[in-house]
Amino acid sequence: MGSHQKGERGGSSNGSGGGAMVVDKGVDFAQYFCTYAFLYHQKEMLSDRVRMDAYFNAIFENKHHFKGKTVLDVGAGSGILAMWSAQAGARKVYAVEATKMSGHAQTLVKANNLQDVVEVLEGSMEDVTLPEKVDVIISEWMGYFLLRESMFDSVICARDRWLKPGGVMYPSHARMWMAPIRSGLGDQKKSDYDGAMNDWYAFTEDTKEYYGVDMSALTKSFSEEQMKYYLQTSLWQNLHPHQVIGTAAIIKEIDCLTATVNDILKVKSDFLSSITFENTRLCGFGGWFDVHFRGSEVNPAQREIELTTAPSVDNGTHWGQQVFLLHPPVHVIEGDVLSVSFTMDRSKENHRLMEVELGCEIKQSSSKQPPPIRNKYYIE
Ligand SMILES: C[S@@+](CC[C@H](N)C(=O)[O-])C[C@H]1O[C@@H](n2cnc3c(N)ncnc32)[C@H](O)[C@@H]1O
Repeated sequence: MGSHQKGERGGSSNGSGGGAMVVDKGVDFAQYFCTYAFLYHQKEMLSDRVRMDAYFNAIFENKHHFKGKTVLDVGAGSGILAMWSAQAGARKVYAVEATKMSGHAQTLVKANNLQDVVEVLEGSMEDVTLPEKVDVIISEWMGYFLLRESMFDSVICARDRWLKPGGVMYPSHARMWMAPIRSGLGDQKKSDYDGAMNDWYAFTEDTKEYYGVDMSALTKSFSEEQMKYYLQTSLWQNLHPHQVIGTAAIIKEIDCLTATVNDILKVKSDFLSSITFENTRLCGFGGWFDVHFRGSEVNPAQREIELTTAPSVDNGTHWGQQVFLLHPPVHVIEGDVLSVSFTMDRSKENHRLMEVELGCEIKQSSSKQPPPIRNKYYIE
């Protein structure tokens, strides 16, 4: 996990919807929640201007959703969203946070004189009991490529238990996007992998010569391990828009008011993308997401706000984009059409991590068709 990776929201058992797996709470806490208990980690999120501006504007430009209302902040962290909700006029805000960060949130609530409105509750959302139902559920639940961390499960659980009929979700909608990209990163990763294998060959020879044991029976396993690490693990990147070489496609849409856990367990999309660059290398695919604050049909926003993590020069986010590299890259020209099949499932070992299968057929304007691509990736 790189320095940009968010915490691992490991798992309590997620009861809503079919297919949910039973997760050891202790393991989940150790693997996932632990990082959120650190201020440096909350600070990283609080310093993301795109994220902060979107939530701030969504709340303060739609005060009608908050004035005199009850609000639930799922995964309150430092309590920032709960405090803004109170400042926007909420009558009562429940700020639920699983980690000891709740203590810091409590300190901030008092320091900002909001203790009569904001009640901080330490505990897992799935286990907390509120004294009343709420008008608004607000949460920043999005992980890398939207669904990593699987935290939306907890928001769904909260919504089904605690949102009044006609209540509003903040954010209200989410989408996942994918596009073909060019990047020098693939060459670097391939050379890292080759270096690791050369080192292994030297190691097996030395071990045989000096210690009399032949380790080369493990070469295949070592190669698979290194391949997963260098070539099959998706990478965090803040892509420049010029690195996107074809049309982007929406691969998943979520209505936060109605989605079930079943709806988000798997992402499956077949899409076409046209190359828009004259003459370039297809080095892989970039994935990102956006969320919208639109209120609901019966209770719409006065001003809709968008939070996008698309490649951008000035508005990068701590989520960046997830990059799935192709080895080797393929030469493509403007007008070539990529027929892509994308599947993302939760890892069986850790439901907060994802596994991806990506197939791509390239229909080139020239007569020679490159062989179809089928790769497996891990979002760790
Ligand atoms: C991405 S952070 C957002 C923090 C804060 N709301 C903000 O916007 O700055 C998510 C927080 O949710 C907490 N969290 C995740 N799942 C939770 C659950 N099931 N119950 C309570 N807290 C949870 C994490 O510990 C973390 O502090």
